[in-house]
Amino acid sequence: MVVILTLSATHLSQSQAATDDPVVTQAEESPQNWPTHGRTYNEHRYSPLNQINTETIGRLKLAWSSNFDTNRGQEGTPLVVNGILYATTNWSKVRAYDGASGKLLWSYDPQVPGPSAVRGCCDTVNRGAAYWNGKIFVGTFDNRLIALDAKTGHKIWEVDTIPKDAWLGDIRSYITDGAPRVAKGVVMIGNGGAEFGARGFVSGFDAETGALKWRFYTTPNRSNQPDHAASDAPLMTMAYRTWGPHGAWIHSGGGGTVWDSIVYDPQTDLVYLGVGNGSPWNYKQRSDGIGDNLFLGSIVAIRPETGEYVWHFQETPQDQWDYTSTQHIMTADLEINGKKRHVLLHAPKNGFFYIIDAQTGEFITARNYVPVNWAKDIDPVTGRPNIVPDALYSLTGKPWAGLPGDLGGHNFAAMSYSAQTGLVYIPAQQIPMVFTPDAQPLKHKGLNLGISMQGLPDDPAIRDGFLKTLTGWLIAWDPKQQKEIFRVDHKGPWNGGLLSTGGNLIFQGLANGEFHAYDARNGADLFNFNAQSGIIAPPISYEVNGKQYIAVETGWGGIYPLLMGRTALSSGWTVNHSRLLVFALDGTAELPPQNDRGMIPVKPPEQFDAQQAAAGYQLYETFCQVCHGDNALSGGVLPDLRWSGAIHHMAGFQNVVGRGALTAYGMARFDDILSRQDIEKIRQFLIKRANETYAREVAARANPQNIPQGRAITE
Ligand SMILES: O=C(O)c1cc(C(=O)O)c2c(n1)C(=O)C(=O)c1cc(C(=O)O)[nH]c1-2
Ligand SMILES: [Ca+2]
Repeated sequence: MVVILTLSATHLSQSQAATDDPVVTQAEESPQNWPTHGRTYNEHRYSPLNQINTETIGRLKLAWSSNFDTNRGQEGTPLVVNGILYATTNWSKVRAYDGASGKLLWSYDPQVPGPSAVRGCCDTVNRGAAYWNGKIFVGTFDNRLIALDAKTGHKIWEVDTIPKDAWLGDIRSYITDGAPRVAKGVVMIGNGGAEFGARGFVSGFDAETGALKWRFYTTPNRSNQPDHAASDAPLMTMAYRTWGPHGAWIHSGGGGTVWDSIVYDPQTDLVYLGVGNGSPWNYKQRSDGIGDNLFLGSIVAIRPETGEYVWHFQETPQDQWDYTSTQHIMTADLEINGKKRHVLLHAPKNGFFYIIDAQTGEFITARNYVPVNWAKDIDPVTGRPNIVPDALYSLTGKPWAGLPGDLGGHNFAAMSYSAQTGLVYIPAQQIPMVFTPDAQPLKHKGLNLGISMQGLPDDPAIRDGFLKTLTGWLIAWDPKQQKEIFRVDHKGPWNGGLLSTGGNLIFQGLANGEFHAYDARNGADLFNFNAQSGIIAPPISYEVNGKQYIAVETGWGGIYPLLMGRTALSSGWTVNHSRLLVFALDGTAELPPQNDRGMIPVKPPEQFDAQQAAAGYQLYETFCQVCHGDNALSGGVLPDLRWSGAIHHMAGFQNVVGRGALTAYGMARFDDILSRQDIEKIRQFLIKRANETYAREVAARANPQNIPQGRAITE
């Protein structure tokens, strides 16, 4: 009898622990922790801690730092639970530190295979882990969801999140880089891949066992059959008829990947999914120019325990601009027009700031937070954009210069909301994009966008003109008035995410490697630290033994420098140094001496075949540009191929590009899609570009620092 009683008591506490973890669900009451992606379920990224404040900020110094072993883009939000800091890094690795001393307690490497790098658009980044009931959950770039013991880093369970037998289109180019979220004992994770060909979905797994609980697809099944998933009813009765039944989506899967924001709201008991763009981008090609294509560019609300559909709101119908709605979603209680409302706050890529009723999905208001030219405005009643006809480039067949561009008015960099100031802080940007329709047949590897991937010509006038349009701002936005209150002008776009604190401060790392604190009330610049590498990650704050800390990952990367190359360095020269930096009042640590030389120009072979090089340019822009930069100018993260030893010898280049000699480092092998002749054309193009630019690069470095300066940075 006694035994049975003990057993059932244990059982009871286990099952309670599984569906509730006060560390997460009552995070409001523990300001010392940062236990979920946005600190609290409302995703405000606000820390009430106020030891570091507008008065004491002058004493803020580096307390400790730790080098990562992956010098690529770092986008992670560290978690902190009871003094232990859990950071995720590029290649989906996890590290646990003593939050006060910086001592590394354990590290975990999921051994993501190098070749998976090429299945995603945007660097092998990772945005963070989730914590629940003594476990750390991480999604890996090769789509596993792994539960680790938070104390030891030992693996408890692992699942493949991609179902083998489901209809996912023919290309199935999945990657996972978003942070999982946990609610009511269910771990939720989505994926990316819509630029290549993927059907978006989110899965919910039992946090204790890893057993699949539900799956929700965001685009219809091509034959309108049930997937035997939570999404069956809304897809079959509502979404399918918003797609052209014969468009290219029936091969690509349609897109709609949920690669970043997944938010649980305890007040409504709903989970909000931020759904991504169409695949291919070209709407005419994707859907025969028919329909709104649900649930692309939408927020979809579902139930955490079952995945059951509750409501959706589509922000970008007929998407053809990569206008994802995956961006950071927050919940908040605001008084709007004299009425208290529980709402979602959202600044998706499309440039409008939306306020939506959290319970019903009812549209409340939207106003552009950056310059916008694709839509005249948003209909105040329906919330539907009044799209400018020329913006529908896939229908007109004519190139169109879009604002925002494909990288959005705001991308993955997290926002922050301070209830103290009532302001939402948006890491906003302007990176225009010319969309030129080109409906090539879908490939099974490489970008499948249905638009031309031609980049900028190497013409100083055109490059300078484009550079002038590149901007970045920290925008302080009053959601009640839907109005900008102040802004901080940055040197360029692609800056880090935001943190606001009870000390009336906002913290942000910048593309040029500076880490700043600003006054949350007026934007006054109160702190500037040279972090030695561009920052794209969001800071957090926590407390151990009565001391407040600010932590941020450094490491320049993400899609912008990979794709745009040197143009992306418009904020200043930066080299990737991937680290965790932790600050406190009166800290005494220092960074090692700065090394900013990056990839040094190497004299290229002198001869090349001009005709082959010209053909090689097109191939390069289709297959290589997305990582090594437009027109063979690297953006400071992955190797600059002009200076690579591999271009000196035909056989060596074939080994790397064709046969995969460097797959362990994330360089794909292309012999399944490129012939030996094609690969040689790319080599000829690289030799040509190296010859065209060698002298000017050497001249640009003729200074004591030995780094390009001024205008030479972006050449
Ligand atoms: O459509 C997709 O599946 C998808 C995935 C991802 C991703 O998972 O990183 C990005 C995007 N799209 C995207 O459009 C985008 O601008 C982007 C930027 C980044 C990044 O980490 O730098 N990822 C992504
Ligand atoms: Ca995308």
